[in-house]
Amino acid sequence: APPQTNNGAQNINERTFDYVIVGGGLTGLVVANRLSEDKDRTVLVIENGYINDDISTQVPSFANSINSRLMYDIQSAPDANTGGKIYPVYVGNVVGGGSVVNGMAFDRASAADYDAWALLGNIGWDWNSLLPYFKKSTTFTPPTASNVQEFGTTYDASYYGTNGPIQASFPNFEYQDTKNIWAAFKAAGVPLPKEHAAGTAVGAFWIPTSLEPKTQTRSSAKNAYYDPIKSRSNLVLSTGRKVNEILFEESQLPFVAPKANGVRYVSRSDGSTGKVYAKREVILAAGAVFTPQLLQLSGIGPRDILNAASIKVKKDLSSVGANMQDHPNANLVFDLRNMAKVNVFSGQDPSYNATAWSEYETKRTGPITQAHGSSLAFLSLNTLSTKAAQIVATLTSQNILSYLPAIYNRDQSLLRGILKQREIIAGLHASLNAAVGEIPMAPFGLAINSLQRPLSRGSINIDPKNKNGNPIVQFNTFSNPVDRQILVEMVRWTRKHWARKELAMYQPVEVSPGAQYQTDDEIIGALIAQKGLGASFAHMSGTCSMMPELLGGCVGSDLAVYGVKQLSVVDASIVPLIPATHLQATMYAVAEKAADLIKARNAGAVNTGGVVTNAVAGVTNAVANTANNVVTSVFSLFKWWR
Ligand SMILES: Cc1cc2nc3c(=O)[nH]c(=O)nc-3n(C[C@H](O)[C@H](O)[C@H](O)COP(=O)(O)OP(=O)(O)OC[C@H]3O[C@@H](n4cnc5c(N)ncnc54)[C@H](O)[C@@H]3O)c2cc1C
Repeated sequence: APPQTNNGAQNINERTFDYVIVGGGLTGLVVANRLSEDKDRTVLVIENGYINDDISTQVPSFANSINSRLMYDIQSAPDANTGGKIYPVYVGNVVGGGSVVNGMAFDRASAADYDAWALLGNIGWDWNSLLPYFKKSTTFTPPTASNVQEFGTTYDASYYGTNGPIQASFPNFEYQDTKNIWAAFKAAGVPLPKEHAAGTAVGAFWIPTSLEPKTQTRSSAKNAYYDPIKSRSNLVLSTGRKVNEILFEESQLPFVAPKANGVRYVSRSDGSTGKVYAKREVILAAGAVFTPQLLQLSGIGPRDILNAASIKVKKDLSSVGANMQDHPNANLVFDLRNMAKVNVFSGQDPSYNATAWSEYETKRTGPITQAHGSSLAFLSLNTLSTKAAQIVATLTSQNILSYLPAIYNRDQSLLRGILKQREIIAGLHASLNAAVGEIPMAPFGLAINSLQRPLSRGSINIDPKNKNGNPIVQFNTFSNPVDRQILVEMVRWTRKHWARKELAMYQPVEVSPGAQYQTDDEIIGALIAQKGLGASFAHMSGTCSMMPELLGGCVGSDLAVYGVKQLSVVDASIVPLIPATHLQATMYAVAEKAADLIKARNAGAVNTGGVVTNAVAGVTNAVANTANNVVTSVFSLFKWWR
């Protein structure tokens, strides 16, 4: 009989479902919702965290701080290129995952960023194919007329959905100083797209927040994708349980791939373990940090890493844990005078703080409705630097291998993949249609410069000394000198921005790193010394990349893991080339598309053979791929052999 309740503590041991989803974070809950729309399919989600609906996850202004209570306690390994520093690794540990603890910025990258995924051989993963899923996941509410009139907010609702689960709307408040920041960006001559979500996210633009417009509270995968359907009798969410191994049915015959048929988990409350089985697919949605760990724990990963941890190799796959990307950043600080009466620091005054809370509680207006604000700038390299052509020339001619982790020297597929990525990155860096750096248009003195398309690659691997503990997260930030150079160019652009006459009324003084630091080395050195560099924007991705296996991919465009059967990945691990945007809106679209792919291939009776279905999918893909180049489609067909 189908499960009757969604009580997180219920007994799931030894039960069988059609689908077992590992991780009830952002993508896991989207996929669970869509797969359980079919009453004939049973779905289990196993999530390490618990349900949390407290105020800390609801109120937008709280999204400005790290909600460490609901996050994993995990740090990176030290990074040589950033002064041997250890960085926090931000991952939500709660039902809804990152969508419950994130900063609520809800934006997309430019069309070119997503088209780059298709150029890497991923059929059906270009801007035009993703746009319907961006729409399907959202309901858009325009800013109020008074907001438009006073701040000049622009938008085009036709690029959003009208009845999708996630609410994309605007806070009922903007800081007055925002107008001056906008004036400075406009005067600098940057592009001003009316709607960034049209695939035109280059320049200065307005973005919505993942925000319920009526209540002015967070819209998350938990309250938008799970709560409304949690009573479905074919869906079970099991919380407080950590999956530590994927189970496989191994064939006695040679050359027949192992078939994933369940998972083993351990309960956080009493340490008890259990097993649960999947008839159709095990779907990994544990996020870009824990999905590669789980794959490696289960025997899918780089042979050397598995051997060192005494794990039997089921599939030697170097891409598991490689190609890790994030948005590293420099955080400059300017001391400003004459800010408007109500500003970001006003809450430090207890009396104003009380007024603001009372306004929020009674009218749902005022600064408490605001998370990170609604104005972002994503600038092209040509806008940010006069050295753009020289930087692109350097990156195309450099010996990229000398800046990559050792595994790229040993694995020809990874090497081919990064060379293909470099070719694409060079094109995007040279283009006016893709951004290379983000500068959030903050109406106060924190000036963040975030690199959007690094060439450096990090890694995530199990710790051979404690394989079930936290994985080793190595960001390798700025291992490639081109990344470092672009970041320094951004710092210089930011200095010019704060020196503009439109901002002169604030009499800005650069406090960090300090105007006395001028050369590249001085700027980076001072930022390191002053703890002004960050390795992560909590946008970890790429650790089980979607690419042809011969380009160092981990899953194909059907999101199925190479070399095994009935195992797919739907989370941020699959992002092959990090887009120039905050990640959540993209991950909602990816998960919506993933659910459609999984539904379609499981429309019939349970597939016992596997190979035939895969071959048919391969042919369909190849036909759909006429627009792509031949080499790409040939690569995709190698999935037949998985
Ligand atoms: C602090 C923070 C701020 C952010 N700010 C923004 C922002 O402002 N805008 C934006 O667009 N994006 C933002 N992001 C990024 C965005 O939220 C993530 O990209 C997104 O959540 C990734 O979705 P996911 O499904 O891949 O992983 P997650 O949402 O992280 O979900 C993974 C889930 O798997 C669970 N899990 C992991 N391992 C196991 C296991 N072994 N067994 C069972 N469960 C497991 C985790 O507990 C988690 O719930 C932010 C993220 C964070 C953490």
